[in-house]
Amino acid sequence: MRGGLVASARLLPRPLVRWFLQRRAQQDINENMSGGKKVKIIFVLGGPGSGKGTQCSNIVEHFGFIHLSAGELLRAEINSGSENGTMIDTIIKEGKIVPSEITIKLLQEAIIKGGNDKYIIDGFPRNEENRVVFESVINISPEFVLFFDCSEEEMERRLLGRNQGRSDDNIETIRKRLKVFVESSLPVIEYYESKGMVKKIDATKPAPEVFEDVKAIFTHMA
Ligand SMILES: Nc1ncnc2c1ncn2[C@@H]1O[C@H](COP(=O)(O)OP(=O)(O)O)[C@@H](O)[C@H]1O
Ligand SMILES: Nc1ccn([C@@H]2O[C@H](COP(=O)(O)OP(=O)(O)O)[C@@H](O)[C@H]2O)c(=O)n1
Ligand SMILES: [Mg+2]
Repeated sequence: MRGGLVASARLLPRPLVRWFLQRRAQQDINENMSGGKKVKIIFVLGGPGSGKGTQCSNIVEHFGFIHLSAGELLRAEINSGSENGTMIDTIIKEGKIVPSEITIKLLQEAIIKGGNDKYIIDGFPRNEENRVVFESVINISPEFVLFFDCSEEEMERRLLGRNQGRSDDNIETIRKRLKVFVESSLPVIEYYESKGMVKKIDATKPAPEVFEDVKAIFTHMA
């Protein structure tokens, strides 16, 4: 059914397709919300190994958000044996960024399934395309952007010691990911900074100290 819609959408003008997708995404998200509350989103950004996943677990535990990691959703998609799996796997091993429509569809489905009104979205948007397509399809502005600022040496050291069996935690891919972060992800953070939406945290400190700073931000928000 959805495949048929996508096929016929190719014949329509792009702005019309965008408008249609946006309306459907919003309807889907709103219809699945408990109590009809407006969905709040916080983007959690930072280089690979800066501690996004670690701090998101703390935020879930203390502040009742649902944590969506774009990278984890993509890895689950590979493991589900989906038709895009091989392509996603290759891109991740190269440290590159997966086309936005794939990642955004996974995020949209997870938001709908989550049925909550508060989400922390970790590792997204990772480039301008991610940001622009999310804005146009999902059309929810983040409350703010949490940015974990960490030195490259420290990120590299942490990733080499992560030991989660990830295909991209090897020195060759790590170097590529760090380069992609500087070239493609930092400009997104700068964009949000220019709008006064970034809350920057010194992420080189030990994890409990980083969480103290995170806590201060979320406590003020509540
Ligand atoms: N503040 C910290 N100091 C030292 N090690 C950390 C810190 N935060 C996370 N780690 C460790 O570094 C690795 C990467 O952390 P993770 O949360 O997965 O980062 P990211 O999601 O940003 O890649 C993990 O092994 C984690 O246990
Ligand atoms: N928005 C995103 C997020 C992740 N990814 C891919 O998934 C990989 C792992 O992302 P991740 O967020 O789990 O990695 P960490 O920063 O947590 O180490 C990235 O290097 C990209 O290849 C993507 O393509 N687009
Ligand atoms: Mg992570």
